[in-house]
Formats: sequence, C-alpha cells, structure tokens
Amino acid sequence: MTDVPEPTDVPAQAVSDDFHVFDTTLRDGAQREGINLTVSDKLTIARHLDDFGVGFIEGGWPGANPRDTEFFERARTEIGFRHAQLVAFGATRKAGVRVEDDAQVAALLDSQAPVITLVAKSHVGHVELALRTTPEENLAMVRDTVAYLRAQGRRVFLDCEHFFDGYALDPVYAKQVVRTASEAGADVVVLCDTNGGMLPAQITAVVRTVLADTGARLGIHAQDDTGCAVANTLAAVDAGATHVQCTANGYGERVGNSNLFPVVAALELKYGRHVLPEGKLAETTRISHAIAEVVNLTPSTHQPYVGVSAFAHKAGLHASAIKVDPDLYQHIDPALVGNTMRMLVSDMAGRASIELKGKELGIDLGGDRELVGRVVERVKERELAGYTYEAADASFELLLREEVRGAPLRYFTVESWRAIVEDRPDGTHANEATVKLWAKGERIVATAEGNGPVNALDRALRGSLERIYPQLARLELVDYKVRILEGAQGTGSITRVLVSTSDGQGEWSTVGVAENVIAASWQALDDAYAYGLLRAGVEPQG
Ligand SMILES: CC(=O)SCCNC(=O)CCNC(=O)[C@H](O)C(C)(C)COP(=O)(O)OP(=O)(O)OC[C@H]1O[C@@H](n2cnc3c(N)ncnc32)[C@H](O)[C@@H]1OP(=O)(O)O
Ligand SMILES: CC(=O)C(=O)O
Repeated sequence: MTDVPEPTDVPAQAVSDDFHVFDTTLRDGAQREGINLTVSDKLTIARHLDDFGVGFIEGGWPGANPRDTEFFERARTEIGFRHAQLVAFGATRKAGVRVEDDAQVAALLDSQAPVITLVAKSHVGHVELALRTTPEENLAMVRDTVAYLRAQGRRVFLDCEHFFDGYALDPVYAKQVVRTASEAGADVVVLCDTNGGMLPAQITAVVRTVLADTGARLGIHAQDDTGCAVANTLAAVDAGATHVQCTANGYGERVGNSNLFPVVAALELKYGRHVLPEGKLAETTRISHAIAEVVNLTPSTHQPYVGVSAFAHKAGLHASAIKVDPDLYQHIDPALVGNTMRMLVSDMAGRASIELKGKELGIDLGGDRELVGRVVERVKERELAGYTYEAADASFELLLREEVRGAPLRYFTVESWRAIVEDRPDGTHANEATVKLWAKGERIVATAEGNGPVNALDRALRGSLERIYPQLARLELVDYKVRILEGAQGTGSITRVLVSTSDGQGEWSTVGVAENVIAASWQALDDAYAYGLLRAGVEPQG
C-alpha cells in the first residue's frame, strides 16, 4: 500500500483559466505497458498532482472498467482538490445511437466530474474504417455529445484523435470537426498527434493555420513516438495553443506521452509563463519521484530537470569551469526545480572535480594541489583496474579521507577469510565462511553459514565485529550487483562488485574489483562496513 501524501502548506489557489496544464497520467499514463494502478494508487497520484498545482486531472474512463468508475466515486469524496479540477474521459456517442441513450455517455455524467474530455475522430479514414460511419454522422456525434454534456452543466474539452495525420489527408474535414465542437460548446479543442509521428515544425504550422481558420481555443496532446512530444507540445504553444496535455514522467501508450515536468519547467523558466501556484516549481523533482514510486517504476536517472543525473557533472573541464560559476555548465539553477548539482568522480575527473566533490562531502582539501593531484592519480589508476567511483560514492570518500589523513582509515585488520561452497548429492549447497581479524587489539575468529558464499561472508564479518562495534547491527545490505569487465576472458575475467548498504537513515555504495567474485565482494563489504562506522561517528583504529 502506498503512502497518501498530506498537502504541503501552500494555501489553495485558483489556477488561472488563461492557460491549462492538463494532466492525463491516470488515463493515458495508465495505458503504458507495465503500469497497473489500483484505485488507491490513482487517488495517491491525484493528490500529488493536485499538490503540484496542475489545473486539470484526467482520472480515467468511467464506465470502461470498474476501477475507473470507483476512482471517480472516491475522488469526489476523498480528495479535497486545492488546485485541480477532475476530468472524466470518454468517447462521443456511438454512430446511430441517440446521445441520451448512449450508456457510455451516461457513465460520464454519472462520474459527476465537472469537466469531460471527449475523444472524437477527425481523420476521415478513421471515421470510415474504425467507426464504420459517414463523415456527416461523425460530425453529428461530436455536435450532439458536446451540446448534450454542456446542457447538463459540464465543461467539455474535445480531443481530436489523429488530428495531424487527418489534417494532412483532408484539412477541410479536420477543421470542420474543430469548428463543430467549438460551436457546440467545447471550451477547448485538443489537436492530438495520436500516432506521435509529427515533428515540431509541422505542429507549429498546422496549429497556427487551424487557429487562424477556426478561431477555436486549441490544445495539444502529443505522443512521443518520434521522441519529440515535449518539443511538439511547446511548438504548439508557440503557435497559440493554450492547453497542454501531459503525463507525469512521460508515461503513456507505446513509448509515452509529453512529459509534464519538462513542459511545466520550460513554461515557467523559459517562457516566463506562471502555470503553477507560487512555490510549487521547486517541488518538481519530489513530485516526479513520488509518482514513479506509486507506479512502481524506477525514476529515470537521465530525465531532464528531475533525474538524479540532470545536474551531475563528470568531465574535468566542466568541473573546472563550474568551480568558478555553476552557470557555465548548467542551463538553470537545479534548486529551481528541487534538484541538486552533483560532482561525479571517475577517470574523467581533474583537480577541480576532486575539489568540488570534497566540498560536497564537507572535506577541506585546503587548496593542497599536491594532495588533490595524488587523489586524481589514484582514482585514474584504480578506474583503469576496473573500479568505478561515480557509482561507489562511499568507496571514493574513504579513499579521499585516507589521502587527507595520510594513513589508512580502518576499523579492523583482516588476517584472513575463506568461503566454502559444498555441493551435495541432492543438488543443494551449503555455504560457510570463516573470518579472522583484529579489532581494538583483539583477535576474533567467526564462522557463519549463509544462503550463498557472499551472504555467509557478510554474516561472518558482521558476527565477528558486532560485539565491538554495536553500530553495525543497524546496517543492511540492500543491493548487490556483479559485472564482468573482460568478457573475452570467460571465467578468468575481472569482476566488479557494487554493494549498497543502508543504516535506515541513508544509503551508500561501495566497490570491489578482483578476478574472484568472492574477493571482489569482500572488498566491497569491507568498505561498506568501514563507511557505516565512519557515518556513525566511530573513531578509526588505523
Ligand atoms: C487515443 C486514445 O488513447 S483514446 C483512449 C483509449 N483508451 C481505451 O481504449 C481504454 C479503455 N477502453 C475500454 O475499456 C474499451 O475499449 C471500451 C469500454 C471503451 C469499449 O469497449 P467495447 O465496447 O468492447 O468496444 P471496443 O473496444 O472493441 O471498440 C471500441 C468501439 O468504440 C467505437 N469508437 C471508437 N472511437 C469512438 C469515438 N470517438 N466515438 C464513438 N465511438 C468510438 C469503435 O468504433 C468501436 O465501436 P463498435 O463496438 O461498434 O465496434
Ligand atoms: C486522445 C489521445 O490519447 C490521443 O489521441 O493520443
């Protein structure tokens, strides 16, 4: 079950009607392969989106499935919307059916959503092939349904499916659909690039012409099949669209939809158009990650504005300029969208990268060029041997602190360790490890079993140290990754192991490299424990 967020303490603010940020994560976003939302997930996401300050939240298609129907029932009573209006999605009436008799249109009204988005055909080919009706009947379906819902007191937006492809084939008919909807009372007619095949210049040209020829208020719904959904959305805004349909993190049918976060950030920061309530832009990263958590997808590290790598700098030359002024290699201040700048340490680092990383870690390098140069050299040598410090922040910090101290930073000295895997006739395995080490002047020998040799080693190491360092009881190994670095050498390859460890308050990563996977794992565990003790404020022995 997912946590339900409390609204943050920004007072409720009416969102201006001049420009609409319309979110369809709960409808089009839910059409992404791999997303399967419960009603409670949908309510949680709706609260996040409302908290963020979008103007409209399309909650789903009432009547299409019991989940969406229940969502509207519960959203009405369980969410006190502070910024957004709830929108129900559905199709125009069926061909040859009176709108009053159309069960699907009735379900839209039953949802009690104040706003309804209707999907309609605007491509003659689709009218004939998919709807199996005439262009005239399709116009009547649009007219009747919009007018009927308006007469029932609902605000109506009309999504023109396949608009741009339809316009290329028959612009007169495509525009007729726009006019019909607008004249029947649709507040916004949304031009949809349903197949996502358009490029920005095409969008700008068509939106500009349709706006001039129809005078209707236009919106844009762009799928991302050319990787241009965000650019296409902004191109439509350039041409006069005042309603953008997007989804959180770009979730959506096939490869996805226009991503809400870069669209909103661009509108606020590049266009100077205030589309969010005061103070909310700085919540962009938090909201993006919170929604990824609810849909159970790892947030994309490279997503513009909100990814953890969006302001991560690896190249030494970049770092040397950033040291003078971060704006030299960043298009915005990351804090504006709630993100942070990070320095990555790797074999592409130079002195400036190390100095900035030291600063980030709160380690005073005192402008010592020789020390910093030594760290750069050590990092480059170790990376050549297979270590990776950009993915193992804690191993790098240990290395840096050791150079600053001029001595190893250790809490125990290992005499030896061994791990045994016993293959049994019944196909099962027994894993046992023994660790012999010295800590605080005491020689300790500990043996443990585990569900694998690394687990046995981890348990033996922990077992040997916990009495002396009770702080280790809080540590938990949360991730373990192995990568073979020299594939051509088969089982003789070099192995890199990355371990992530948590103490319940934070998480850190350490690295080990060896020909033997167990030896690489041991190094990563050794660093993980040393770093855990350092974090706990324990004085090193060595
Ligand atoms: C571009 C988009 O992403 S639009 C959103 C699409 N989302 C979804 O389809 C998800 C939810 N859909 C569903 O659960 C189902 O498809 C339902 C409940 C809507 C309809 O299910 P069914 O009644 O079994 O019909 P089915 O899905 O096979 O076909 C869709 C029907 O709607 C008709 N239709 C399609 N678009 C429209 C439209 N704009 N206006 C009116 N009717 C339409 C089709 O012609 C077809 O009619 P038919 O049943 O007479 O052949
Ligand atoms: C309406 C919609 O989702 C589309 O045309 O892509």
